[in-house]
Parts: sequence; C-alpha cells; structure tokens
Amino acid sequence: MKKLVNSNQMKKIDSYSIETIGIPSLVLMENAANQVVTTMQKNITKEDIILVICGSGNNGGDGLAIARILLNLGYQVDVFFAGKEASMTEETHKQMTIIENLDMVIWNAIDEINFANYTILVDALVGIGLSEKLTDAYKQIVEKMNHHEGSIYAVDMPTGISADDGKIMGIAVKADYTITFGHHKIGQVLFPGSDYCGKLIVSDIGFPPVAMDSIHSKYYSYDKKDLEKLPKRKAYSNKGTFGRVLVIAGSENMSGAAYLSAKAAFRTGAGFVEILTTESNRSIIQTQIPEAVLTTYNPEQLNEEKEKIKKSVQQADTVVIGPGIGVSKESHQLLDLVTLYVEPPVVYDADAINLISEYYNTFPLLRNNTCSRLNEFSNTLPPYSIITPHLKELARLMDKDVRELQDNLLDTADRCANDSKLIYAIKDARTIVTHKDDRYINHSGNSGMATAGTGDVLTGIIAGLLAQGLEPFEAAKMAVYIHGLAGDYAASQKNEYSLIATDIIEALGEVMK
Ligand SMILES: NC(=O)C1=CN([C@@H]2O[C@H](COP(=O)(O)OP(=O)(O)OC[C@H]3O[C@@H](n4cnc5c(N)ncnc54)[C@H](OP(=O)(O)O)[C@@H]3O)[C@@H](O)[C@H]2O)[C@@H](O)CC1
Ligand SMILES: [K+]
Repeated sequence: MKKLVNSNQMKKIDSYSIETIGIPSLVLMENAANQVVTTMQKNITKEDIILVICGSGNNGGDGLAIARILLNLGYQVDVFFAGKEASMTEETHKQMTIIENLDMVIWNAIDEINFANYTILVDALVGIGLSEKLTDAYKQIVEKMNHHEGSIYAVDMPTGISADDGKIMGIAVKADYTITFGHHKIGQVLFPGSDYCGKLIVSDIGFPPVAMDSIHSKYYSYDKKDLEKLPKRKAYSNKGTFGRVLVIAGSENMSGAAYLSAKAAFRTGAGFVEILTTESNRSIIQTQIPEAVLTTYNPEQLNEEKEKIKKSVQQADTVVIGPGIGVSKESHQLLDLVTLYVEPPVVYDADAINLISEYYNTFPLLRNNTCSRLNEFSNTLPPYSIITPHLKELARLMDKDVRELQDNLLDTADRCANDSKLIYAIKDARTIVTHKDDRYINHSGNSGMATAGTGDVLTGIIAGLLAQGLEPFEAAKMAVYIHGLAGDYAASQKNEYSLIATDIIEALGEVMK
C-alpha cells in the first residue's frame, strides 16, 4: 500500500523528523541530494553538461547540494540561481556559501544563459512549497526548460505542479524523471501532475518510520504487494465455493456488455455466472460464452417474468445490474424489481445509474440539488452497494457539469462519500474508490483503456471478487487495481492504441498469478 500525502502532511513529516527526532535539516537535504544524484548516474555520462536550476526555498537548497555532489564526482555542472537572495532559507544559504567557495559557474539572470549548451537540466526551482500560480519570472524559466531538448530531472516535484491535487499552477516543468522524498504526493498520482513527473522514483532520505507514520492520510494506492489480499483459492472446493454472480445486462442489439462482464467475472474466479438479458440476445450470448447460465426475459411482458427474475436474483451471491440495459421504461421497471428482491452486495453500473438520474430529474426539488440527490441515492439503494459511474454518469447523477467534477475530483469524491452507505468507484484517468473516510486513488492502467467495454470488464471483475467473499470496499479497490494492471500488461504485449476490452480480460490470468 502506498500512502499518498499532500504538501502540508509532508511538511509535518519533515518537521517531526527535524524538531521531535532531532535529525538536522541539512542531513535530510544531503540525503535527498545524494538520492537524486544516484538516480541521475544511471543515465548520465561525464560528457553531459548539466545545469541545476535553483530557487530560494529548500528545494533550491537540494539543487545546490546536487550541483556540489555532481562536481565532486567529476561531472560538468553549472548552477542557475533563479531565486531571490532575500527569501533564501537558512539551509539554502549554507549550501550557497559552500558553492561559492568552489570553482563553479553560478548564473543569476536567464538572459545570460544559453540553454542549448546543456544536455541535462535539474529542476530545483520549487518543490512542495508551491503556493499559487507561478510568477512571471519563473514562468519564463519553465518555458525555456520545456523547450530544451535534453532530459530534465525534477527534484521532489516538477515545478508548477501542485503536490495536493496534480493541477498545473499556470505552467509546469515537463520532467523526464521526478525523484520525490519519503512518500508519493497526491499530485504525482492524479493527472495532469502524473504526466508531468515522467518516471517517478520515491526515495528514502532517512525520515524515521515514526515520523513517516506520524500523520494519517485518507489517500492511498495499491502496489503489487496488495495482491495478497486477493481471495485465497481452497483446494477442497467446487464451483459453489467460489460464488454465484448474476449479470443483468444487455438489451435489444446490445449483447456485448453482458458478455464482457460475465467473462471478466469468470476470469476473476467466480464459480458460477448467470446472465439475465433480453430474449433477443439468446443465441449470440449462448455462442459467445457457453460457460454462463442464460436466463432471458421479454421486456414487454415483465409482469409475467417477475417470478423468474426474483428466482435468479435470490439465487445469486452477487448481482451486477446496468451494463447496456438502456434507459427505457421497461429497464426502469427491471431495475425496480431487482432492487426490491436483491440482498447486498450489488454493483450498479452504467444505465442503472442513468435510469436513477433521469428519475430524479422528474422531481423539481431534486433539480440542481446534488446533496439531496446523493442522500436519496444512499437511502434507497442497498447499503454497501458499489456504484461505478464514469464522470459523465456521475455528473448526471449529481446534476452537475462534468467539467466541474473533473476539475475538483477530490472534492467530488468527498461529496459522494459524505454520510453515504455506498461505495463509489469514480472512473476517470485515475479512478477513485471512496467509502466513508477512505480514498483509494488507483495508480495502475493506461490511456489504451479509454475504449468501449472496459467499464463492463471492471464491473465483472468487481462481481467476481465479491462472489468469492471479498468485502465490498476491498473488492471495489482490488478490482480497479487489477483491471489497471491487466490493462498495463495487455498494452505491454500490444500497444496502447490497439488495446481492446477483451485484451484486459485475457490479461487477468497473467496479473492475478
Ligand atoms: N528539511 C526539509 O524541510 C527538507 C526539505 N526538502 C526539500 O525542500 C522542499 C520544500 O522546501 P520549502 O518548504 O522551502 O519550499 P520550496 O518547495 O522550496 O518552495 C518555496 C520556494 O518557492 C517559491 N515559490 C512558492 N510558490 C511560488 C510561485 N507560485 N511562484 C514562484 N515562486 C514560488 C518561494 O518563493 P518566495 O515566496 O519565498 O519568494 C520559495 O522560495 C521539498 O520539496 C524538498 O525538495 C528536502 O531537502 C528534505 C528536507
Ligand atoms: K522542483
């Protein structure tokens, strides 16, 4: 598990280490500088000409120490001090004094520098101390850096990216490598920040574990070690041991969603998968996925199909409803029936969410009233249900503009989780899974996964894990994580352009080993 922190939390860890434990700030700075140099040495040569660009805060202090260590090791290195002398921290002052006693070129004005003379840039302008949009003077420097052709190593944060939410504060350095200290920052995982980091390396610079653990963060990601949380397979088992999933999906001319969800549930390990879909999908589903049990209904005669639907719902350990069911009157009737008969956990996806949003729109009191809509939603769905909207679906549910949600992703997650008994997997380039005070930010996956059907696959994976007994919040987080890992594996076998939803299903076997 990777704890994700914001700048304030990281500063608290810094000051706990320095003030409570007594580690001198300069020791941490030296460790930080050494870690950056160690990373650089994997790629640079003595032929490279390096420019270290420093601000006046401690990020700049790191930069000055990096320049000194590189010089001691025999590299060709110059310094550009872009900060203000008056706002230099004590540590940065000390580093500057050392640098001035060495035989180094120190530039002070951008117009004097020919960036083309350098093959490598080190960005030590601003780190986690970024407070607002970059000043014009720094903006000009960042523009020059981004036009430079060589590699850029960012110290702790690419200058201009907010460590708190990954937003670009006016303009930001597009780094090739970012070496960050202690913990991942939230802004390095969320977009666009994640893109600006390039390859992200998290370095231990000697913060004691007690300092690292001194703050609680509600934000975290999973890494490969978390795969241990996957349900264990019992040797003494039969198909009943691994649960029964009911996938209620598809409508006339829409069979793909049911197929993808059901197949993903199987590949995730569900023992039994039943598909409940319209009669018109019978032959195609039977051909596509003979392993599944098929139950069909006639949407025009739902009243006569009630008992059949009730039986399927009540037999299942886990029910998925929504993919491709459409937003017709009949689909709404089906949704009502299922919600009436079902026992949690339930996964509500796609059109199931759209149907409820449309229904809310018929009540004037629920128009433009996100809070009441979310409360109503939490009160009417079975507790611990998992809701898997992409941002457009969530915008419909909340009666908000999609851009507003996207620009305030962390606030959006808070609004969904507040006082809610539900679990939301908010699907975006970085999916956030929320429940009560926990925010899981997913760090696996790639742009190739932004293609039709990948949401249906995720739904099936969640259902597969639920059916095997993972509790709902864990199942949602783990499913989002392995869905992304499978997407990454599939992209590595093909490429991000060619990836399609079924490739993710086929890659599940590889990543769940
Ligand atoms: N012991 C420690 O603490 C350790 C800290 N470490 C390192 O220190 C970093 C944190 O240092 P920090 O707190 O000094 O902040 P930092 O990132 O240098 O930024 C402040 C500077 O940026 C400037 N600035 C801000 N906003 C701006 C804007 N919009 N536009 C333009 N300028 C702006 C601001 O200018 P001012 O407002 O003062 O004029 C000030 O000069 C951390 O990321 C890590 O690298 C490591 O060495 C480990 C030990
Ligand atoms: K930086």
